[in-house]
Amino acid sequence: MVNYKDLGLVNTREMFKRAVAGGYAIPAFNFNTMEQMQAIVQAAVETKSPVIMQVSKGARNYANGTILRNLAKGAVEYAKELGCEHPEIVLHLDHGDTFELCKDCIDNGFSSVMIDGSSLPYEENVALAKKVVEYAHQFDVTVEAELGVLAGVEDEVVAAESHYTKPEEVIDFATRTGCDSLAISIGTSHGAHKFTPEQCTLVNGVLVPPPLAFDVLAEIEKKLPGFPIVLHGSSSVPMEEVNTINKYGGHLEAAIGIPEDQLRQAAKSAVCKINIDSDSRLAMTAAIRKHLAEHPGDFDPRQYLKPARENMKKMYIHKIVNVLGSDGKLAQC
Ligand SMILES: O=C(CO)COP(=O)(O)O
Ligand SMILES: O=C[C@H](O)COP(=O)(O)O
Ligand SMILES: [Zn+2]
Ligand SMILES: [Zn+2]
Repeated sequence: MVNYKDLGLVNTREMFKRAVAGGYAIPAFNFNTMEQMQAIVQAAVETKSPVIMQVSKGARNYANGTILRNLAKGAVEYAKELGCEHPEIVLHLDHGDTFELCKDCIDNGFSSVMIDGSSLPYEENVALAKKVVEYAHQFDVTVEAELGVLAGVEDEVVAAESHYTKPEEVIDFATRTGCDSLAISIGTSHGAHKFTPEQCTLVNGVLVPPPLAFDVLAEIEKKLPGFPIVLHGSSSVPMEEVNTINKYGGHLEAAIGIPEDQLRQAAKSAVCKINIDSDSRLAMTAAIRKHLAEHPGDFDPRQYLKPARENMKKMYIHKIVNVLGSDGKLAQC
């Protein structure tokens, strides 16, 4: 049993309270590699931002849970080494799908877990989330649960309205499960292809997707005032990264994300955690493709992972400062 407090990590409770009250959102960046971890920590320290480092089941399979936990422990020490005396770093399980997986993470140093029962029938989702909460809270680990189905990974239908979170369910769900935060579905989806071009409108040569369902978000906030809300699938899929990838041998067609002004608007509401993974993948891939195309003789991974790390760091800082507004929001510097 490894408790997260012994690793210098924190749970999400206090940072969410401050984020909801302050009208900003905490970045939740997925990581699978050391370079992503380093870039996340450098960005968080330079901007004095709290940060959630999240690990999916796929990340655990790729990198090994023990290694990722030790990277998170290293992240705290690294942040201090970079001059941040009181870093606020959460190690979070992203999309946990079973009680056993959540328990394993809680028992092995995670400070926060997500139990994603959103594809289950309502009562089964409640029962599973409640079971995880009861276990997690014994160790002061916070729990994110989900209501409503995201398009894409969780559903074949792209951004279908019928899968939006039902505001009439949220009070019952939050009360009976005891969850600490709630992931909702209001039109975001995972990956780099969130909308088809047919769903978008062409404005000044740019494809603009339909807006998020802010009316649904407002109804949810009315039912659960001040309750921490989470947005998954919030990469904006920057055109410049997509263009770089395509220029240097990649082939990404119709890659469309969530416009950043919509995320800015969401961050001002009770949305206090915004999940970003695909933008990091795009930043990394674009930098590696460019470097290798321009330096065909290079074969030392450090030569192309260094610009990849720098490009991810630039993107993380941009999100923190220009989109989520969590810069300067550490309780103590
Ligand atoms: O929601 C996410 C992780 O849980 C990531 O979403 P993106 O694919 O939009 O980056
Ligand atoms: O929810 C999706 C996240 O981007 C994690 O993706 P992954 O399961 O491929 O690691
Ligand atoms: Zn889900
Ligand atoms: Zn997600």
